[in-house]
Amino acid sequence: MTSRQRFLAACACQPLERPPLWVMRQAGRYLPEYRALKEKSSFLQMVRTPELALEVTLQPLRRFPGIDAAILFSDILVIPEALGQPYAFRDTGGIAMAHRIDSRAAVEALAPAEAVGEKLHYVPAALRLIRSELGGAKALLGFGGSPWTLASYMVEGGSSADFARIKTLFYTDRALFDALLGKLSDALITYFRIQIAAGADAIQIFDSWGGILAGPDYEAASLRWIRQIIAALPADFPVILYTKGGSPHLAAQAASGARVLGVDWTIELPKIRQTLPRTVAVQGNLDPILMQTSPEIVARETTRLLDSMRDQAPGHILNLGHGITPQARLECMQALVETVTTYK
Ligand SMILES: Cc1c2[nH]c(c1CCC(=O)O)Cc1[nH]c(c(CCC(=O)O)c1C)Cc1[nH]c(c(CCC(=O)O)c1C)Cc1[nH]c(c(C)c1CCC(=O)O)C2
Repeated sequence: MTSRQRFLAACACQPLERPPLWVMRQAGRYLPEYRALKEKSSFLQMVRTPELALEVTLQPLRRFPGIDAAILFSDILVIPEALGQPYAFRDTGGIAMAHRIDSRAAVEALAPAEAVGEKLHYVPAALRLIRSELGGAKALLGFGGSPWTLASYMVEGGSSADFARIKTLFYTDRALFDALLGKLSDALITYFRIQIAAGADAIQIFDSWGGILAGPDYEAASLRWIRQIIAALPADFPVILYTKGGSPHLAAQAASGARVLGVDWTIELPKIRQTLPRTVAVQGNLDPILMQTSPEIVARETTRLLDSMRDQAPGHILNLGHGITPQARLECMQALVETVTTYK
């Protein structure tokens, strides 16, 4: 069985001897070869140049051939950029958008959703290159941010500590909030269709900031837009929905149309598996900080997770509960890959 078949079987909740493995942010700063490339090209140059995006995407798979899926090297913020709101990295860490979306005029000044097709031509180009390198051996993931997560960067003007501006917009001017989220949803539908046509086997939606809202607010600010996006994609196309801090939302997310729910490390995965319909798979959920400890600890905790899922209903993709950190040790990644791929 190829990695790609294993990955798609897990998305379809079919029984497997061991779960497929990939790691959020698997191409990134913990890899010396990534840091070497970044000496010569900026992050944004790498994202915008298909040959460089291909190279960075493949780096973790070359070093760790046991990984079952590649994820396009890009960023969720290419969507605001395509709509006319560029971004940069703050020297102190975090994101700075070129300006803030703070009025109806600012929302109306954004480019129409179709602009993503022409502005982001480098994305399908990169995906086609990756697909042709991988052939059918590995699964290929595309991705995008959820409308709520993107809107938070756009309205806050970058990374935020308290999300005061986006929450204030949500509570005080629902019509304008909906206008912005509607535009983002349309842009994401176009963007995901393009990724699927260029060879993506699955799409992960990063609802990264969905965990800062409760019940009905989560539904109104995030989940309803995600449902609308998934409904506009080909029937049964595998969508992975990941929300950091999203365990209170999992039951609602199970009815979103997503085939896989990404779970962070703050809840036990077997408990989640038991509460979800058998047609919905789970992804996760080792603590990313484990990757900064030792290979022995990683092997022990990975085995514990695998054992805990062994007698559960099928449908598990092994991953961390959030992105791997720049401080992660290569030996720890090696131990993770070995433990999963040799698991019996
Ligand atoms: C919120 C968010 C962003 N980008 C993304 C999210 C959602 C994921 C999550 O929940 O963590 C998604 C993302 N960003 C990146 C990927 C690549 C695919 C992968 O390997 O998983 C993916 C899937 C590369 C990246 N995106 C970024 C890097 C680091 C860039 C560098 O080399 O310095 C990488 C490898 C930069 C980035 N881009 C963004 C942030 C917050 C940062 C970090 C800024 C900082 O360092 O302070 C926006």
